[in-house]
Amino acid sequence: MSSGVEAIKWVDNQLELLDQRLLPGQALYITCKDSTEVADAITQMVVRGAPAIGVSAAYGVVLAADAAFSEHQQAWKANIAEAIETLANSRPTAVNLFWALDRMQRVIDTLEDSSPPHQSLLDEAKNIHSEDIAANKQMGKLGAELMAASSDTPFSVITHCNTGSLATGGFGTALGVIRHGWDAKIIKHVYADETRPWLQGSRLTAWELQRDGISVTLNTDSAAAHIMKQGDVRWVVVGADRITANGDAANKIGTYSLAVLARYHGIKFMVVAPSSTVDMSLSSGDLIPIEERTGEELTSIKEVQLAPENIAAFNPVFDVTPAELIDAIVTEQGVVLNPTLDKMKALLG
Ligand SMILES: CSC[C@H]1O[C@H](OP(=O)(O)O)[C@H](O)[C@@H]1O
Repeated sequence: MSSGVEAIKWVDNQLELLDQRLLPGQALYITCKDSTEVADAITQMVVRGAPAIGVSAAYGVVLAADAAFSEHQQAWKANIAEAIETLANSRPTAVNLFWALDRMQRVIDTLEDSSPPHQSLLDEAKNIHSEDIAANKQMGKLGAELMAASSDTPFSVITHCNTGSLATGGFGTALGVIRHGWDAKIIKHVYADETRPWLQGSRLTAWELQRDGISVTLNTDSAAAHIMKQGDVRWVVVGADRITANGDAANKIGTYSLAVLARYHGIKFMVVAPSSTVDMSLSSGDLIPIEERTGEELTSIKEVQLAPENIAAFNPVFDVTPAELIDAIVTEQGVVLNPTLDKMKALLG
């Protein structure tokens, strides 16, 4: 079974990121030499996907600590705060970013100004990275088992955005379930929403699945209802950027409408996300900050104007699916069926 591509690499004490803005046409890495470059890469979506953002930010803290220690040997801890804040401000919705920064801060808090921080922080960043890959493989197994239990015959699924090795430390969340389900011959075909406006589906998911030899068809986001009506889709399987204590889930714009359509067509809806995507401090999805990006992402593609000049454009890039429309939340710690606050607390505390 393929693990996908390596979107994030720590090489010679620098962070190499596969520039996802250029895929599928070019697979080129950029090198981040300092934490500001990592923050910019997250904001510009060189690297994107909730877990991948967290992993990248963790390595960004290593770069920040190296710089702070070399400039302020006996006072590096006080001088790293600004760099961490810059990383925290890179994108607002994926809670994995803040979860990773908090984990790195907790290691910083155990260190002395007099001791070089590099190895302790690099070890933690690498732990965050490897734990994410392990979590994805566990979720892939759990999600595929749940799908297998729902049908005696193979079926098709719909997925949205990109939740593969490009969006994570490796292997993927929803695409991890698809990789397991394909391997187990439970999933016979994948419909990949193109996912306007940034086209994570057509540019990234279709690319990952085609490379894996997994049967995939690219479709417009607006074709999803028509596809569901044909009857061979049994599950919609997606990722998440933040899941609140009651089981509401923020994910790429268009996920909420997929959930409504799935419920209407009697199709199951699965959200796959590691526990680092769960934010138990928020009581409901209404409290999740929804990132709005420039309207130019709608009005043009690669400098080709698609809409009238100066047209007003509204570009929220996430929406929130209420828990009542979710049949299963799959995490590495287990599965929550028909999520509620009590069920989320029982599994994730
Ligand atoms: C494995 S979570 C990936 C998650 O992140 C994507 O958003 P973006 O591409 O803007 O970072 C999308 O919501 C995916 O479901």
